[in-house]
Amino acid sequence: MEVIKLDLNCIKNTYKKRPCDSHKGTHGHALLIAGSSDKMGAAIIAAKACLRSGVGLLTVAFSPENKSVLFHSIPEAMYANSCVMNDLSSFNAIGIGPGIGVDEISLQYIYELYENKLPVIFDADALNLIAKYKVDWKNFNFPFVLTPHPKEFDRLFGEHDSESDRRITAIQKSKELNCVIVLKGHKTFITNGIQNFENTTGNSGLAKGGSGDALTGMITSFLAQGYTTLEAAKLGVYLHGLAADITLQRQSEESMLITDVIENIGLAFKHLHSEIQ
Ligand SMILES: NC(=O)C1=CN([C@@H]2O[C@H](COP(=O)(O)OP(=O)(O)OC[C@H]3O[C@@H](n4cnc5c(N)ncnc54)[C@H](OP(=O)(O)O)[C@@H]3O)[C@@H](O)[C@H]2O)[C@@H](O)CC1
Ligand SMILES: Nc1ncnc2c1ncn2[C@@H]1O[C@H](COP(=O)(O)OP(=O)(O)O)[C@@H](O)[C@H]1O
Ligand SMILES: [Mg+2]
Repeated sequence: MEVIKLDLNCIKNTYKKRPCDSHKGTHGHALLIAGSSDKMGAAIIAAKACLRSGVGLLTVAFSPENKSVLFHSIPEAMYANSCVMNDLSSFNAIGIGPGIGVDEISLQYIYELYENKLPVIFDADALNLIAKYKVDWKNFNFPFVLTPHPKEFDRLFGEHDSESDRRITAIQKSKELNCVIVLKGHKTFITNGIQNFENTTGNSGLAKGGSGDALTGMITSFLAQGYTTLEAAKLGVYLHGLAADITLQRQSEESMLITDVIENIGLAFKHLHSEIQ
């Protein structure tokens, strides 16, 4: 199995510079379906990371009783309830899963994606819903990215004894399902069934609740900006890890919060810009 190192050189060819005469419409409108009454943190983390990654507009959909929490934390984001699924024409990409829970109300969001043509990233409880209710992959006739951690991966594709076995299954499944799989971990593995990448950034400061939710926001942002599923996965994973590595300049692996990492996404972009000029 050939595995390409996901390093600065690889990312330099993927990243597209932001045109100086752009406007918010140029950079896409993302829809994030995230959060629930006891997991609003997941929605806020994903939304902040999405906005810090360059998207033009962001709408977050979740239960209406939590509306004010979002407005107070992120005034830049807009809010929608579940009716948003009736007309997705104003969006460019969808991220679904962080903190939504695995009940039948959340499952409805997955069903409502079936007719959709936009690119989608499925994470966290969206993956758990697909596994729990045995959702048929044949209903997904749009480009998509799956971002499981090893336990979520096994819930979807069966138990595995090792990381190398999971990588083999990830390659097979991404080919079979025509999607990109991001198998998260210390050295996150990305595959589209043809090319495979292993990330070179990130540290154990990310081994904390919420880190994956931030990655979902970042990949959703890149999809909305017009990057392909593979490009968005590569950019998201690399910059998420790089922002965490930059965070080590002021924090330790122990003290680092995902909020600190999100604040350093800007420095991660700046590092990329300095290498491109
Ligand atoms: N602030 C918020 O609102 C937050 C909201 N969140 C949201 O909550 C939802 C459910 O998330 P969750 O953490 O409760 O369940 P889940 O991710 O399935 O983990 C369950 C068990 O799986 C295992 N496991 C995990 N990673 C592993 C690995 N790399 N390698 C191996 N095993 C691994 C580990 O099991 P253990 O090793 O302890 O046996 C772990 O205890 C989800 O939607 C998420 O987005 C969270 O992001 C937190 C912040
Ligand atoms: N030791 C580590 N080294 C590098 N990256 C890590 C490490 N531990 C976790 N991560 C990264 O942190 C994120 C964790 O995602 P996930 O398990 O979904 O967390 P959560 O659901 O709590 O947000 C992944 O992107 C993973 O690659
Ligand atoms: Mg997660």
